[in-house]
Parts: sequence; structure tokens; C-alpha cells
Amino acid sequence: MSPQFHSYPAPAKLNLLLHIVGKRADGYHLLETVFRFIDYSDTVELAVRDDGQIVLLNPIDGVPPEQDLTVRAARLLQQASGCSLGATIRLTKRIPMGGGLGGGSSDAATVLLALNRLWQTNFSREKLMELGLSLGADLPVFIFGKNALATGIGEKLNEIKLKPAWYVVIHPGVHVPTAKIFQNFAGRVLTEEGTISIMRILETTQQRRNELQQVVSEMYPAVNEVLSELKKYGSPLMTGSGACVFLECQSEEEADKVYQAMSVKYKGFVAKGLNSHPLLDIE
Ligand SMILES: C[C@](O)(CO)[C@H](O)COP(=O)(O)OP(=O)(O)OC[C@H]1O[C@@H](n2ccc(N)nc2=O)[C@H](O)[C@@H]1O
Ligand SMILES: Nc1ncnc2c1ncn2[C@@H]1O[C@H](COP(=O)(O)OP(=O)(O)OP(=O)(O)O)[C@@H](O)[C@H]1O
Repeated sequence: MSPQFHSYPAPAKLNLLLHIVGKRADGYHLLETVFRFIDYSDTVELAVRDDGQIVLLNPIDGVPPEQDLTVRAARLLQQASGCSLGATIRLTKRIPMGGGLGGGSSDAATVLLALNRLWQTNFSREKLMELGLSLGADLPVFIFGKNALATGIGEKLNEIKLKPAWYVVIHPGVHVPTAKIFQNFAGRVLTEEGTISIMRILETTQQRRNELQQVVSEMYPAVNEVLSELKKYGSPLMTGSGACVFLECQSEEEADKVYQAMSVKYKGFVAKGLNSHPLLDIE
């Protein structure tokens, strides 16, 4: 009998702003950032196996299956729960890798949420977030499931309500490794703004900053070029540690228009800002 696959979305995120507010003894940077989910997603299909194996049917070019975040997430849940079941994973990638859109983290979070149900391991969301954090700083928010103001290394999360918006997202065609950017960050460490001040900054796009943008722009001129092009239409920002750059628009029509002009030269997409993660209600 062929295995029964269940299909789950793994949406991308944008960092609507990103401030560096400190550094931990282990080298990780303390941040203040606003995460927003967008309706642009990978798809993760999962089938339960009785033999305990974790099998990725279609490994990503250049990523050995053992290092794929979906496989690592499944194994982590298996180890933490003592579950004897396994899983077959089929991954459909759409979110560009190394784009600052959190694709790998989102895939892994979806695996944790979905297998927790399929295997009936019944861990709480908080426990899954804790497990997820050991795989990457970007993972917890995808399990938290709500747009959030994040502090710590990105794991201390508070829900934040955001206005409807559409985003033109452009990929400058370079792959930016997160670790390299943090290593080269030499900017001034800022003081946390706090929720009220962040809400005020979010009112318009002009005051938002990504403190990693300067170092990425210097190391990857292609990112700087896209930022300059998008500045013709408003106040663009880089997401996460790059490479993608986005422009927030108030209507889909406006976003489509900007994207049409940009797409003559660049690859990208238009996405709607979500109010929450599509798996927020998974039990
Ligand atoms: C830049 C963001 O995308 C913003 O959302 C995230 O902070 C990055 O999260 P991520 O891709 O899950 O990153 P991780 O896989 O945890 O870390 C990759 C590397 O980036 C550096 N890193 C990451 C996150 C952080 N808050 N401080 C850091 O200094 C560390 O050197 C780490 O070894
Ligand atoms: N399932 C996966 N999808 C994407 N990348 C993966 C996956 N598993 C492992 N990786 C590795 O993780 C790296 C970062 O991928 P990812 O798409 O999460 O980066 P990103 O968009 O810059 O994320 P972030 O915003 O979290 O820094 C890839 O270059 C790849 O080597």
C-alpha cells in the first residue's frame, strides 16, 4: 500500500525592522525585530512510517539529507519524545535559500508542528519552541504562529498586530550566509526601543531600519543595487541577514505595479502580509 501523505504549508517571514541591541557571551547577537508572515510558502508533505526511519524523498541540491532542517527537526522530536514512529518527507521549495525569508526554519517548524500531531507526541507549543530554538534562532516564531515583536536572539516573542499590507520581495541573486554577516557586523549596538516605540516606528516605512543592511550592502553590491532601484518607489528594507529586499505597499495594485517595473531586471514576487501562521490552529 502506498503511504498516505499529509500536506502542510511553511510560509516565509519578513523582518519589518531589525535592531542589534547586544551580544551574548557565546557570540550570538541580541536583537529587537518584528516578524511578519507572508503568503509565500514551501510545502512539506509527511507520511508516518512504522520502521522509525526519517527519509527525505527529494533532498535539496547541495544540502545533504542529514543536514536538512526538516530531517533534523524530525529526529529531534523523535529523540525528545522517545517516539518509535518515523516519517517520509517530501519537500517542495519555493522560498529562496539564504534569502533572509526563513525558509529552512519554517520548513523545520512545520515538521515539528505536524509530526507532533501525526505521531501524537502531544508536546505543548512552548516545548516545541524550545526544541526548535536548538535548530536555529528563527525557528521559534514559526511555532509561536503569530506576528511578533521578538527580543533575545529572536526567541522571546510577543504578539504584535499589524495592518494589512502587500510586499514586493526582490531577490538580488546572491546567497548570503547569516553567520558571515553577524561576524562582520561592526555597527553600534543600540538600546531596545520597547513595544510602544516600535509600534510608532511601524506606522510608516520611513523610520524602519535593518541594522544588518549596511554590512550586507557593502559585502554584496547586488543587494545595494536592488535597494537603490526600489527606493524609486518608497522606503525598502532588507529582511533578516539578506539577501532579499522588500517594499511594503498599502494595496495589491500598488505592489503589482512596482513588481511589474522591477521584474524587467530582477526576480521576485508579490506577497500578502498574513495575520498569523496558517498552522496556528493545528492541534
Ligand atoms: C537574522 C535573522 O534571520 C533575523 O530573523 C535571524 O536572527 C537568523 O536566524 P537563523 O538563520 O535561524 O540563524 P542561526 O542558524 O540560529 O544562526 C546562524 C549564525 O548566525 C549568528 N547569529 C544568529 C542569530 C543571532 N541572533 N545572532 C547571531 O549572531 C550566529 O553566528 C549563528 O551561528
Ligand atoms: N529545508 C531547508 N530549506 C532551506 N535551507 C535549508 C534546509 N535545510 C537546511 N538548509 C540550509 O540552511 C541554509 C539557510 O537557508 P534558509 O532558507 O533558512 O536561509 P535564510 O532564508 O537566510 O534564513 P534566515 O532568515 O533564517 O537566515 C541553506 O543555505 C541550506 O544550506
